[in-house]
Amino acid sequence: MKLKNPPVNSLSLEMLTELVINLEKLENDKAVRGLVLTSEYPGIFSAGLDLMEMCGRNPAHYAEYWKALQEFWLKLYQSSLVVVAAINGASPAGGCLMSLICDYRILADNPKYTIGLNETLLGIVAPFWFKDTMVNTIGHRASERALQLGLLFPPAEALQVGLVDQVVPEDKLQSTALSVMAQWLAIPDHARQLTKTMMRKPTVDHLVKQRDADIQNFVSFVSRDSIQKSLQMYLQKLRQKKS
Ligand SMILES: CC/C=C\C/C=C\CCCC/C=C/C(=O)SCCNC(=O)CCNC(=O)[C@H](O)C(C)(C)COP(=O)(O)OP(=O)(O)OC[C@H]1O[C@@H](n2cnc3c(N)ncnc32)[C@H](O)[C@@H]1OP(=O)(O)O
Repeated sequence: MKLKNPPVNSLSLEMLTELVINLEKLENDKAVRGLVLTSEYPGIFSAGLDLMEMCGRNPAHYAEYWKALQEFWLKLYQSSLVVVAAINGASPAGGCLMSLICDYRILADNPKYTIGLNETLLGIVAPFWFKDTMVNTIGHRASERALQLGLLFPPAEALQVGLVDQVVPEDKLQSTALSVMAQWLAIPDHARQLTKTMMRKPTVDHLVKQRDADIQNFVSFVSRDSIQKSLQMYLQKLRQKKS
């Protein structure tokens, strides 16, 4: 599946909705057992959540957006398919989250392709289920440091901390993803799927129990004037980068 939402594959409401629909279609297709997730645009895997969905909108929109993000996370994190992320570009914040909920992550070796949950750099806080997903991958201490500092890891460091499973030359990314997929598909589906469910259930249950409260938290947090100002300033900085 190639992510295709120009210019930076930000996770807009429309993109999240389409991703969920496409995942459902693939899961209902008995001929499909695995999925390689990559970007149509080498250089950018995903810029994460769409900042335009979080700026200058009304509370009902924020709630709808957050619910769609939760839905996407729940769908992909619990997917019965083998999901391999072939990360062919920068993967900050929500882009990193999307990689973390796959089963295996391969990052192309390019110093510009950084990955991490950098929310604190924007003056915002990674929600508990982003944090849980990271802790499940790299452990508590490494997550605490990465989250507080909003670290974006270049490939060698991402590998060292365990944020990705493999770093390969850019021209070997797709072939590596296919051979990893073959290895995972050699395991009987039912045993692998039940193991995945068992490993991920506590984290899923945590969000499911708190879903409505989490939406309310997001809406009230993102509606604050101070947060709106921070996000606007960040967007402006991104735009000014060009000039
Ligand atoms: C107690 C707590 C309770 C509740 C929690 C509440 C809220 C907080 C939770 C929120 C969690 C947030 C998660 C996120 O994912 S936020 C998004 C974070 N993303 C980033 O920081 C990435 C920003 N982008 C970049 O760094 C670069 O764009 C990137 C991806 C490296 C690509 O660089 P480049 O190729 O040079 O492209 P440009 O920077 O020039 O960008 C092109 C164009 O795209 C616009 N854009 C970039 N990123 C985003 C984005 N995430 N959303 C929307 N738009 C984006 C950028 O502004 C440019 O636009 P232009 O109009 O100038 O063309």
